[in-house]
Amino acid sequence: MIKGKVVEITSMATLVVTAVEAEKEAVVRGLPKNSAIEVIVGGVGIAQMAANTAVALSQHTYQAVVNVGIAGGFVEEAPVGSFVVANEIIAADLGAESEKGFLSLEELDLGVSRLACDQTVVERSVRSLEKLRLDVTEGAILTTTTVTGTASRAKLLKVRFPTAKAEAMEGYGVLAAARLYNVPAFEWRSISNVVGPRDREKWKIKEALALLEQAAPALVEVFS
Ligand SMILES: O=C(O)c1cccc(C(=O)CC[C@H]2O[C@@H](n3cnc4c(=O)[nH]cnc43)[C@H](O)[C@@H]2O)c1
Repeated sequence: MIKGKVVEITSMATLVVTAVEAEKEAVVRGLPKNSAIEVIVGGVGIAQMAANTAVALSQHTYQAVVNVGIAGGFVEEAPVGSFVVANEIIAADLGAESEKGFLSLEELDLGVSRLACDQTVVERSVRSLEKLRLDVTEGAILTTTTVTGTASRAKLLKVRFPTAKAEAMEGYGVLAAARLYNVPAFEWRSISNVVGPRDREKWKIKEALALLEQAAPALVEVFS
């Protein structure tokens, strides 16, 4: 629950939302029985994730919502096989192109495209995940509408968002829904691939799903 600017973790349930069934199954496999963690599938991409998270938040009171899944890691920031906890969730391509480059919603005075996550909870998350022997880092996680597939796009995103550690497709959707219900939002990602030239053969999805299972007990420690 958010009390002023402080996030207070209570015994209320926590909602975990994944993009696909395989991610949900990995998290559920790693959770102890009877935990206060509810896991649902929200769909791939911002729109489906926002809609389905909002429906879930409208039906039950949760103390927090966590988007959990696989992601791409930026070179020299988050290697394949590591884990990232978002300290900021950023809608990286929600805005306008111009001769001067990309203009964010803030620069267009059209709304909020990025928000910091509660730092106390972020730090507790990192510590808890480290105890589970995960190679964890914290940083910004970008939400994009398209999976980056070239070195030039990866470089452009890294220059535009220098604190970015990873790229995925749903975090901002969870954030948008959570803001409607005044619920703190978080994003935890295991790194399945490098953000850059598309090379499907190099994606380590099975290994990244196994990391989600390994990380799941930390959800109980941090959010219970
Ligand atoms: O391009 C392909 O052949 C391909 C094969 C398997 C999966 C995909 C995806 O587009 C997965 C998108 C899905 O996974 C998350 N994700 C994982 N890595 C990234 C990334 O580098 N950039 C963005 N999203 C990523 C994402 O959150 C989706 O849920 C493609």
